[in-house]
Amino acid sequence: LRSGANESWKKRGLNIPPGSMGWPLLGETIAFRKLHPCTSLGEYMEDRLQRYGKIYRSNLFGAPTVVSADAELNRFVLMNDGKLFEPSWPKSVADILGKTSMLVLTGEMHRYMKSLSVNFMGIARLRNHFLGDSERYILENLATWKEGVPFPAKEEACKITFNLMVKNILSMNPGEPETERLRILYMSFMKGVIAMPLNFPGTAYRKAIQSRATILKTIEHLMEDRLEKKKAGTDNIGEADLLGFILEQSNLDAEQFGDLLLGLLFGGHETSSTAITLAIYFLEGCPKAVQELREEHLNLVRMKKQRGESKALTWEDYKSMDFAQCVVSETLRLGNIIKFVHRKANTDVQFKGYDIPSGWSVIPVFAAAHLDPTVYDNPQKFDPWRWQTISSSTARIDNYMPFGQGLRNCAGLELAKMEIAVFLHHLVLNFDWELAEPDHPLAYAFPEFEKGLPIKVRKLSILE
Ligand code: HEM
Repeated sequence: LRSGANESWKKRGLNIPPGSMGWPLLGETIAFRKLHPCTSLGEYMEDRLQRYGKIYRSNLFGAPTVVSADAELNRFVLMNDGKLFEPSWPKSVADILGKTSMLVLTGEMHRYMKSLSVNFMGIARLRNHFLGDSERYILENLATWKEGVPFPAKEEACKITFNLMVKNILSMNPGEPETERLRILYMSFMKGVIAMPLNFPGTAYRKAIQSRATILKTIEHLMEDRLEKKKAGTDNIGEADLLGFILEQSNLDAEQFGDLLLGLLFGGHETSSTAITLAIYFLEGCPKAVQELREEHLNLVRMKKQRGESKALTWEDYKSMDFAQCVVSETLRLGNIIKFVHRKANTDVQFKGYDIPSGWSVIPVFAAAHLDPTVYDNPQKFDPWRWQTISSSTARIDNYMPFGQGLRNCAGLELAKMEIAVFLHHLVLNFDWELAEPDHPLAYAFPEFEKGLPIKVRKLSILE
């Protein structure tokens, strides 16, 4: 506990937001982490908001903390990243992601890693690589769905997004033993990111630390292998994957590249597969939206045929999917994939009459604005149509932050939106679906379905 920071504010007469610091050491961390549907803020936060207002103090993850459910403060924090604030992830998360992971890096090195990732996922590469690859992996996956046999949708979504990322990062192909080995290691790594940070033999956290080391070794080998091929003039991949791109464009060492790769796999695989699963779940409860999506996408296919184009989706096709984009926006609003982020004040900060002392943690809770009834009518309702009218209003600009904002905003947001839209296109054209058993998304580190969202599908033949 940063207890110096905790107590000295009283002596300094600062106006700290109201709240309670909970138990010594533990503070209110257990209450804060208590499971609740990801489409709500949960009992703990609703109670605090009612008692103290949108900005309150607490003691979370071992540090005195200002929790913000106030969209203006959230925006202020993110827009002052690198100036008044810096990332402050719990040590256990930082240890597992690596010290050169983008989530924990600051300053010049962060900017450098960010620009590499953003360039790697720029529009040109989305058009020329990611779009075609996503469509291929989505179609290959949908072809394995068996009519009437329940299966967990999350697992299938994960396969799609994992395959897409390892292909584009390391030119590894789905189904090959090396890829499968990496996938299993990665899954163990992922469990540790979410688990309690207990570093004893046999714990998920310890296993994740071990998987991280093995993954880094694998990457080191792949790097050496590629360097040798380049020297011998036998490398025919070039800059088509991230590995080639990094070797050409930067001088990252194996550990830095490893952390970057893990960050992109982590950022780019778990989040977008969760988004796809949430879309399947929300749409299942909203047949009218499925019908409208189906009309939009059937129309798109017919128009392509009329124009004599091939079946493969183009960037222009993707950009014309207006209603699918409303579904994506609404899924991200209501699903709250990243409910909050961790920051720390670098210096004493004043906001709306409150003081945030230097060294205190700040937790901007994005979900609070997404579920605020003064911003979104009937916020608990999945209503993609709301995005047809509010796209340019303040709701979008000030209160909608599924991808964060500012210096540290999501490097893969365009890729994520595209993947989900392309998935929706093929889903509604090929299947009707229903839940095989009741299941709901709960707010763990990410939203998780207890049963992985078991669904049953019926194959459609509207394309024939
Ligand atoms: C629906 C899917 C996604 C959501 C909701 C999401 C959300 C976010 C959020 C909220 C942040 C900001 C974290 C912070 O402020 O500390 C972030 C950062 C990041 N995301 Fe995503 N993300 C998604 C998909 C992706 C994909 C597909 C990739 C890459 C392939 C990716 C890569 C990253 C990276 C590298 C960062 C760190 C950026 C930085 O530190 O400057 N994300 N993401």
